[in-house]
Amino acid sequence: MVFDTSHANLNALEFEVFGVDSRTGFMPLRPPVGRLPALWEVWEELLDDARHEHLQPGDKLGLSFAEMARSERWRNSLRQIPLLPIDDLETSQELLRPNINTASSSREGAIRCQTLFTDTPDESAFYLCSARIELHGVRALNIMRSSMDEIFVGDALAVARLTTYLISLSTIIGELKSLLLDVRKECDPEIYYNVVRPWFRGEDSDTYLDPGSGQKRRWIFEGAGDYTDLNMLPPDRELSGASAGQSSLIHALDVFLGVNHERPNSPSFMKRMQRYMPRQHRQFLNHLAKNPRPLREFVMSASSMDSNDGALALKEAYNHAVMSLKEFRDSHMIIATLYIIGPARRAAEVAATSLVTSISETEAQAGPKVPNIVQTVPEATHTQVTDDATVGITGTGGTDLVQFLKGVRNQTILQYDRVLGLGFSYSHSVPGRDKLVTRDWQNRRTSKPHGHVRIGSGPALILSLNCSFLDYAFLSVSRCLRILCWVRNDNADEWLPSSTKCI
Ligand code: HEM
Repeated sequence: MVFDTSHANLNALEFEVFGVDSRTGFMPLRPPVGRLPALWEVWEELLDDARHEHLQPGDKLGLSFAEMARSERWRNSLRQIPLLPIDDLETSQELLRPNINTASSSREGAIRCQTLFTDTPDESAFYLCSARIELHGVRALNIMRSSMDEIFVGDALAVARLTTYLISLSTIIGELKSLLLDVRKECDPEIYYNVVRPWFRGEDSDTYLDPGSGQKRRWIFEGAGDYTDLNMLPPDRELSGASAGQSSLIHALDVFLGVNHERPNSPSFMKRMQRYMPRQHRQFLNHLAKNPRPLREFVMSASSMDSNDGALALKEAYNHAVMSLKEFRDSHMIIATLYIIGPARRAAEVAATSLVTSISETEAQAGPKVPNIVQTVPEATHTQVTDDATVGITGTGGTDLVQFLKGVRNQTILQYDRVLGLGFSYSHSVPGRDKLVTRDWQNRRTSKPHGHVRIGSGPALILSLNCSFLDYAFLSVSRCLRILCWVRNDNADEWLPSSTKCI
C-alpha cells in the first residue's frame, strides 16, 4: 500500500529545531546554571536566606510565632530589593510562559536536584521521578521520529516496521509506568502531602482558611497586579502551580497516538499546561499535532483498506500502545490516591479529632454554657487539608483531581475502542437487524446487546440506532458510505465483522 506523498512534510521530524535532544529529549542537554549571573546575585542571596532560615508555608499546622516572624522578616527583605532589569527578556519574549515554577526545568542515573524547598530526600525523589521518566522517554521520542518516516513511505514494509515500533513503544510506556510507581520507594506520602506539596501550590490550587481571620486565603503574588480571580488573569499572567501535567513527554505520547483531550468550549487542562512548557516544546507539540498524516488515521485506513495479517498486526500493536498509556494513567491514579487523597483524608480526620478534643477541653474548663465556642475553636484548628477533604481535592495545577484524572484516562481508552471496531466492515445490505454489542464508558465489555442497528441496502444508511451516546458503538460512514461496525460473537468471545456474523 503506497500513500499519496504530496503533502508529507513530516517524513523526518527535525526534533533539534524544537529543542528536543536525541539523548536527553525534553530535558536540557547541559545541567542548569548553578547560580544566576552577578546582576541577579541579590535573588540568589534571598534564596540562600530562605533555605538557611528553613521557612515554612503560612498554613502549616502548628506554625510557631518564631516561624511566622522569620517568614515576615524574609518577606520584608524581599520587598526592599531593587527592581532588577529584565528588558532583554521583555523585548525578545524569550520564555513566553507564565512566571512561576514549573515542572520543566545527563544521563538517567546521574541526576540530582540543585535546590529544594524542604531539603528532604522525599522532595528530591519526587522531582527525580519526573526527570527519570522524561529521560527514559527519549526512547519513545526516537520511536515517534522513526514511525513518522515509515508513515511517510507507507508501503507494506513500512507497515511491518511501524508494527515493531509500536510494540516497542508499548514496552517503553510500561517502563515509564514502573518508574512512576518507583516514586514510592523514596518519597513518603505523608511528607510529600504535608511538607513538600504546599510549596508548589499556584494561584488556582487549594485554597485554605486563614486561622486568624477565618477567611479563605490564596497565594498572593505581590506586584503581580490586582487580579484576585484566576479567570480575570490574561493568559500570560495566569499563575498555576507546578504539575507534572506539564510533562512534554506525556503530551507528545497523546498527540502521537491521537488521544485528544480538547473540549469544544474552553481550553482543556492539558492545553493550559502547555503554556508552562518551554516555548520550543510547545511548538514541537503543535507541529506534531499538525502532521497531515497522523498515526491513528494511518492505522485506521490501513486496516479498513486491507484485512491482511500485516494490517491486523499493525492495528493490534497500535491498540496495545494506547492500552499501555491507559495503564500508565491507571497507575498515575494509584499514585495520586496514595500521595494526595489518602493523606488529605487522614489530615482531615486528625483535624476533626483535635477539633472535638479542643471543644470538650474548653467545655470542661468553662462549664456547660460556652458562648461563641464554635467560632473560636475552628479558627484555631482548621487547616488547608480539612478544606481539601470536605470541599473536593484540588491538584496543584488547579483541577478537581479525581474527576480530572479519570477523565483523561477514559479519553485515552476511547481511542483504543474506536480502532478496535475498525477491522470489521461491510459495504452493503445486511439482512434484518444486527445486534450491536459495545463496550461501555468504563471499558467493561458488555455481554448483553446494548442496541440495534438496522442497515438499508444500496448506499448503506443507518435507519435506526438504538444505543446511548456513551456506549459509543463505533459507527462511521466513510466517504463511499460504507458502514463500519462490529458485532460480538458471544459464544466464541470475539468480535466479528457484521457481514460474517448476523445474530
Ligand atoms: C507523587 C507523584 C505524583 C502525584 C501525587 C501526581 C498528581 C497529579 C495530580 C493531582 C494531577 C492532576 C492535575 C493537577 O491539578 O495538577 C496530575 C496530573 C498529571 N500528572 Fe501527575 N502526579 C505525580 C507524578 C507524575 C509523574 C512522575 C508524571 C510523569 C512525568 C505525571 C504526569 C502527569 C500528567 C501527564 C498529568 C495530566 C493528566 C494526565 O495526562 O493523565 N505525574 N498529577
